[in-house]
Amino acid sequence: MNAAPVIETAAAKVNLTLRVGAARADGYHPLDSLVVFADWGDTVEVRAAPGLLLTMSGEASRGLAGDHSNLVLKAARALQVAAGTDAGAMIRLDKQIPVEAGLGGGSADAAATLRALNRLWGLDWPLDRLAETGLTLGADVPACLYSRPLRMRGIGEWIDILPRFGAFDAVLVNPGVNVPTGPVFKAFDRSDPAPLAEAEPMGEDRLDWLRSEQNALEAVACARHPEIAATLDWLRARDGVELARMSGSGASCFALCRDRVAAERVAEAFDGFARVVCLGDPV
Ligand SMILES: C[C@@](CO)(OP(=O)(O)O)[C@H](O)COP(=O)(O)OP(=O)(O)OC[C@H]1O[C@@H](n2ccc(N)nc2=O)[C@H](O)[C@@H]1O
Ligand SMILES: Nc1ncnc2c1ncn2[C@@H]1O[C@H](COP(=O)(O)OP(=O)(O)O)[C@@H](O)[C@H]1O
Repeated sequence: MNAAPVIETAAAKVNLTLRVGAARADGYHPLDSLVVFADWGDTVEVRAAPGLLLTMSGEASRGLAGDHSNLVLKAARALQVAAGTDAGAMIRLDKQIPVEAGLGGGSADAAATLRALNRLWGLDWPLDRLAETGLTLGADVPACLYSRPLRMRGIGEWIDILPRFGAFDAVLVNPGVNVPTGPVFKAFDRSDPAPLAEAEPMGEDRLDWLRSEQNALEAVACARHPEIAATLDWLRARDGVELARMSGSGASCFALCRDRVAAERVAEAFDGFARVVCLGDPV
């Protein structure tokens, strides 16, 4: 067993597009989403120890329970069970991603914990195998395990990696409302949705293609939380913004920008949480 700490980044997840179909019999919704990750997020650090212990730091950890309801400890416990090991860990979570924000923070933390413990405990499982355990923790966890541009289908378990999806200069903003995922899907159900129609393949001009897509949860989330609609209107009126959209079930929104300078101007002008990021593979 490894005595040195193992550190993994839990990158913020952004749904550049999100198609959602009518609910399946088990209540879950089939999705078709182009998912990318930011060069920014939480950090998970693990060290060998008896038992499982979690400590948290960081702006976004305020109000977040550090007990066994935390996805970090759920992930650690799930991996112990799946691997049939009683190895333990002291886990530190530096939490920067706002909670219930549509940025997959909890899923990213769970995925980073699985990757870190996989190394600390010398399991050496491939990501595909970790993803089976990850899916039991949340629909977004498999995508967060790969943490690179991908197309996500099924309810999140069917992943196609998109090689060489170069990064966009972008801004992530949060309108300051917590939006739990479940009620947004429930509101979506009440809009009498059609079965999932999968996206057409991306053409030569990816920005054109992205503009032709949407986030199917955006309208219901905006109706429930007018702050999101106001934030999107504000972003779309900014100079240098090529595309603005909500991520996941909200409330966070992203703006793809002409360049880094434009992204910085938007972030400086926003009254609230804003981060300049690269979304996609480093170019
Ligand atoms: C909507 C998405 C899009 O990436 O992102 P977030 O807004 O959560 O970041 C995800 O699919 C969310 O993934 P995740 O947050 O892991 O979902 P879970 O914990 O498994 O489920 C939370 C709630 O969402 C509903 N849910 C989730 C995924 C899905 N395909 N259909 C659903 O109906 C579940 O019924 C549950 O009530
Ligand atoms: N480490 C964690 N970070 C964030 N949320 C967590 C964590 N552990 C458990 N949760 C719970 O998971 C739920 C989803 O949170 P989060 O992943 O931040 O939102 P979203 O699904 O909108 O991206 C929240 O109810 C939160 O309390």
